[in-house]
Amino acid sequence: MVALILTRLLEAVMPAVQVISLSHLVSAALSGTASPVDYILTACACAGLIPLQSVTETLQLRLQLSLKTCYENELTDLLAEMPVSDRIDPRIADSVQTAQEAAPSNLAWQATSTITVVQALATSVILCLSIYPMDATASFCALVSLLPAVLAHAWSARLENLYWPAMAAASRRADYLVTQLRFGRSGVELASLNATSAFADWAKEANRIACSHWLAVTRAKLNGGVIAGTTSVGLLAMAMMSLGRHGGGNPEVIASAITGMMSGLLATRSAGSAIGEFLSSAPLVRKYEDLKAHVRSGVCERVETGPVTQTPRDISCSDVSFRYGNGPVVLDSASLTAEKGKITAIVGANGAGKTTLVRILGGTLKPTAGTVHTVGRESISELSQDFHRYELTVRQFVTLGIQRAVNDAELFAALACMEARDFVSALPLGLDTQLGEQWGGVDLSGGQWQRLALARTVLSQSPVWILDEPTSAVDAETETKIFGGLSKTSASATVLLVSHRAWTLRAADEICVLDGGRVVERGSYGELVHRDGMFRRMFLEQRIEESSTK
Ligand SMILES: Nc1ncnc2c1ncn2[C@@H]1O[C@H](COP(=O)(O)OP(=O)(O)OP(=O)(O)O)[C@@H](O)[C@H]1O
Repeated sequence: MVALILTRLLEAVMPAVQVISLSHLVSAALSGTASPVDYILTACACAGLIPLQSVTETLQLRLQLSLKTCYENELTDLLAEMPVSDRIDPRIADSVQTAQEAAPSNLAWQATSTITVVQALATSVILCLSIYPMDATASFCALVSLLPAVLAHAWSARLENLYWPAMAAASRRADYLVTQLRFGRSGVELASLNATSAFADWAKEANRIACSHWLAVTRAKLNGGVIAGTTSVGLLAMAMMSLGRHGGGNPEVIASAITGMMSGLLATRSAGSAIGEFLSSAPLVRKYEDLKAHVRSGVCERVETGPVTQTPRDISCSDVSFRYGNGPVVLDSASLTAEKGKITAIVGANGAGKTTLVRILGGTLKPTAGTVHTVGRESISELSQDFHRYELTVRQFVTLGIQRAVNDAELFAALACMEARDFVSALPLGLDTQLGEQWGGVDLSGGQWQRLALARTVLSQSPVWILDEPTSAVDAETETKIFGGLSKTSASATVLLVSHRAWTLRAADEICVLDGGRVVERGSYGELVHRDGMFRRMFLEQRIEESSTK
């Protein structure tokens, strides 16, 4: 940073040094007293700007790169500490995307643009001061000739800013579509759906939209550049004519002032784009700063306030209601207690509100009304129905988030408990086999991924387990074995299990039936199957479905 400021300052004084040294050399040459030193000094002053600019540009690039890396790391930390509620908020997701795509480079540009603008300002002022004693009008015209370029760049930057969200959205969509075509799992599905050409057409259309926005911006930039350039040429011509008229025909005055002005233009040519960069990056940087402030305040808020209280044992909620934004009521005065050492199941049809209820019990969502007693997030091991298939090695995937050292024996015991030991042992590198197609690893079936994720829950030794449809992709026979293993390993944990398959819940100690956001029934599996209620109806319907598909 200091080296860049120093070289920029040196660049700023160079045009004025040229004016003075050239003026001295020409008058000495005319009077026949010019020495070789005069020639060498003038040559250095005239040609030195070129290597100096190369050095400055390299230093600027280095500074931009290191600042960009710093801001990228800061953003990564921000993402790591973001509260869970923010992670599922689509508005925050949008801000994060903007921040990730634009903020690190823009923040880096802001610093270097500021230095460039200050340097350009200093160059103009020093140059004008050096020409002023020769001709005031020429000095004024030289100063004003910089303005059109600055205005043109500022205008094109604003324009770019205006088009940027649409361009970024179109590019993102194209990227998404191409990625689906590229990856094996989605690519094969699309091919079997006969939809690869549809995806390719949509991607091309998105690329066309992004490109048309870029072209509109570059067209406007070109027009602005031509107008600004012509105006600057006019102003420079006026400055030269004025010098010719007022310089009294003195060759040293005319030669030195013209050379100085040309160097001044060269030295300040990046000022316009620097101001433009500064202006165009300002809104994105502001968005990033807002996001940072929001995340940091959110982290504090979650610890201090809200209707959620924390207890070390059971988790429960009473008379909890909830709606997403202004949408319909999803939970309506729902009450539930999950006791330590027991498996409490929530069952209900699609859309009954099961996932929403466990998210509230886990502290991810805040209820609109009612009270919740829960534990801190660090005490909860959660397996959601759409858990992510992180493409790591088996060992990394299964031990993800586990702070203590886990040896192979312990790992295999957890895998065996969740019926995953045999297929992991059969993998080419066992626990160290890379998963996922992205890195050329092994892909697993949906049920195998679920079993690995369940083994992670077992290893976590968390006091509270929230399992949302944990075996939806597992066959019935394996599912029965998994629930057997689950009952044994979760003896001291509070387990909340979500399912819409009534017959999978024989291992549950208590079952709550959710319908339209209300708990309409509760009891053990035996009690509910024999009671003439919703659970029995679901159970019978599913039995009929199951036997008709056999
Ligand atoms: N992020 C969201 N924004 C708006 N509405 C949502 C959101 N998530 C869920 N909903 C709505 O809330 C209702 C309950 O959804 P929820 O996922 O809790 O049901 P569920 O019982 O778990 O369903 P399933 O068995 O299909 O998983 C549904 O009508 C759903 O459309």
